Amino acid sequence: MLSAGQPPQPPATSVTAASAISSKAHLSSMQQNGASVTTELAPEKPGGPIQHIWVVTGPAGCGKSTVGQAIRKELDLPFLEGDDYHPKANKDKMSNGIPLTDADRWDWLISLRQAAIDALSPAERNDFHPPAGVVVACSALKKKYRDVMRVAAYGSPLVQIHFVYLKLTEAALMQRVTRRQAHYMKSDMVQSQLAALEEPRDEWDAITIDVQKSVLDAVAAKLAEYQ
Ligand SMILES: Nc1ncnc2c1ncn2[C@@H]1O[C@H](COP(=O)(O)OP(=O)(O)OP(=O)(O)O)[C@@H](O)[C@H]1O
Ligand SMILES: O=C(O)[C@H](O)[C@@H](O)[C@H](O)[C@H](O)CO
Repeated sequence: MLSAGQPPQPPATSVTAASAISSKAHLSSMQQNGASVTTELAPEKPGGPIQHIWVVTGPAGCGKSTVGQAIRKELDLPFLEGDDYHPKANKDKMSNGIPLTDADRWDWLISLRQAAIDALSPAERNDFHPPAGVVVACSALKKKYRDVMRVAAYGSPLVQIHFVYLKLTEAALMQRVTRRQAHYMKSDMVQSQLAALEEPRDEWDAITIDVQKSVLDAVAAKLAEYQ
């Protein structure tokens, strides 16, 4: 587990796809420069169990909702669809092929962050026990957007936030967004998404998932880097 409070860790480990996320063996056994990446929940710390905020990020079409739902199912956690927190004005802009600006995104990110914090509270669905965490599908294209989401873990040593960035080529994104039906985000928006994208670099709480490759290919390629 990339746990909060550690010194900055080396660049993210690149594993792959929903099956990697859903097969705990891959993530729990991945080692990189001494930093282990695992979906196993960190051992309980004084004061209670750790709660994890899993933010699945990336440009339109990369698979945030699909992979986010896979993690939700695997870890039996509540799931928040970031698209649901965009105001109508944002959806209207994107539907008309107009990219969002920073100003369009601040209130959206803050409302999504608050919803994630609220989801960690005890609720009837859990017999009033706090859930082990929450999964959030949120593009969080820029580092400063991820910094807005990181505030959710400030002040609480028992809350850890993790970013799962789904890396995909422009061609693959275009193909997916084009094929997708009944969604306000059309393929003419993919380029602006990539133009705004700041891939996580030196962000120790971020994992990069190369969803283009198969699990074994990507894991083999990553391990080959350390031969
Ligand atoms: N691993 C995959 N292989 C092939 N197609 C996929 C994969 N993951 C998702 N898709 C398809 O790609 C399209 C986009 O997926 P999804 O809606 O999960 O992406 P998203 O990042 O949430 O998009 P947006 O940000 O625009 O809502 C969907 O039609 C989905 O079925
Ligand atoms: O920040 C943004 O530009 C938006 O959040 C997009 O990245 C989303 O993909 C869009 O909401 C469609 O899902």
